[in-house]
Amino acid sequence: MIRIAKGDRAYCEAFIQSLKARVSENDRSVEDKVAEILKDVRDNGDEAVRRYTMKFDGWAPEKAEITKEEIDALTADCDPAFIASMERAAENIRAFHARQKQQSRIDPSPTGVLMGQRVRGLHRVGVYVPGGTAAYPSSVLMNVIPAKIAEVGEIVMVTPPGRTGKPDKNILAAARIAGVDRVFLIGGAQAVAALAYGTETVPKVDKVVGPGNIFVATAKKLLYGTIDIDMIAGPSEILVIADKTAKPEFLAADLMSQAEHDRMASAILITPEEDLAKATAAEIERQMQTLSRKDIIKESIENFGAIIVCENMAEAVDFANELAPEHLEVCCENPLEYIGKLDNAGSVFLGNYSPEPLGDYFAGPNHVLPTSGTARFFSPLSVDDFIKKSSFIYYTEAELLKAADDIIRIAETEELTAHANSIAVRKKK
Ligand SMILES: NC(=O)c1ccc[n+]([C@@H]2O[C@H](COP(=O)([O-])OP(=O)(O)OC[C@H]3O[C@@H](n4cnc5c(N)ncnc54)[C@H](O)[C@@H]3O)[C@@H](O)[C@H]2O)c1
Ligand SMILES: N[C@H](CO)Cc1c[nH]c[nH+]1
Ligand SMILES: [Zn+2]
Repeated sequence: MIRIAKGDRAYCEAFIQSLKARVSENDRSVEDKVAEILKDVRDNGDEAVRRYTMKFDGWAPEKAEITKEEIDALTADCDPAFIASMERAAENIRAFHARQKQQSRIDPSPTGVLMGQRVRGLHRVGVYVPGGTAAYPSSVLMNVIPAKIAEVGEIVMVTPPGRTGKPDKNILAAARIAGVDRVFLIGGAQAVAALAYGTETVPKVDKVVGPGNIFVATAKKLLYGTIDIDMIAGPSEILVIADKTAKPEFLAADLMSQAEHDRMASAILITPEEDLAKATAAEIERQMQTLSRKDIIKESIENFGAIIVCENMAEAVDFANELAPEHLEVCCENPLEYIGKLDNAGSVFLGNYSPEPLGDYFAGPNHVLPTSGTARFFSPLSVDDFIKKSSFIYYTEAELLKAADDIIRIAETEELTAHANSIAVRKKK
């Protein structure tokens, strides 16, 4: 049963704290466990990865890497209608992300000076595609398409081997559509560690991106520094703010769309309309019975879900900005008026006909998004995550001499005489 609460300020603050604690308290026990897995993989490589795969996934293929020929064979009987839908989704994702691409630049400068910035794709990136309790072909597209646009040198994808004793053909089909270079059937913290440290078979990467459960998110957090990471993209979250124009059956459906991802997922509705709140709670109970993952939905909704009745829409907006949810639905009259008021959300879905799964699968913006309040400072996965910039400077002798005294003065003020000397020796020439 989802709890319905009168949301005064004190209640909302306490609720937000308890939600944040769901991850940080868990973090402490999970962190120790994940740290042990990372160390084991660093010390024992492929053998440790295989041991953990057997332990957590129940089986491990003979060799973790799957070749292009094997992918062709395994995907031969994919549903052509599914492939066509994925191709159309990929088109939308490509079109949205292509506009994010930054170009190298040379700045307009006086004669004798050349400055600018070179933008290039990262050398090698590891992409994590979740696959513990469900397979996510859509996450392959969301991770890999921006990497391709950024012109990453090599894209190495890891994903758990699946629960059926053979690799998920639809994940492999998505890898082919998106243009992954190498695929390894390994998941969890051990896969992130293999990418970060490199093993005999898994190549070491510069950065690991992609979503995953608490073990994956914690591994990325602990390995930051050894590798770069995109963000903390952990268990899914949805917050819906709604006024009297919202429809309970839509709200219930959208809340459960995210609750079904994980027992630790969170689904919250905040509205000033008490009748709407009650009708949505009843709809959740009704619709849940028809859904295949109702056990997961029930558990996440009971532990991390709520319907909060607030005073007015301004309070709902404040709550959203404080919670900083991964997904934020605005089911209100004139939804576009809210765009400029919502500062902290991974992705905002505006109006009754922009449900969250539209963004998960099809519209174009990325579905790899920051969770647990980190939308305060992280952004959705984008082409920017896959590039690196170097600036460059060229001065002729005449231009350097014009600047020499200023540079020497600043260097001497910092008492860095070797810096000053590097300029002075050129002045004396
Ligand atoms: N934030 C985002 O952008 C986003 C996008 C898609 C999915 N998600 C999230 O990704 C997650 C997918 O989770 P999943 O579990 O289905 O797949 P997953 O691939 O993230 O995790 C499965 C792996 O976790 C490891 N694992 C499982 N139990 C373990 C244990 N007790 N100890 C150590 N390791 C263990 C195993 O190695 C297993 O292969 C969900 O939380 C979902 O909400 C987030
Ligand atoms: N909602 C997820 C991000 O939290 C992404 C996803 C993939 N497939 C379905 N949903
Ligand atoms: Zn989803």
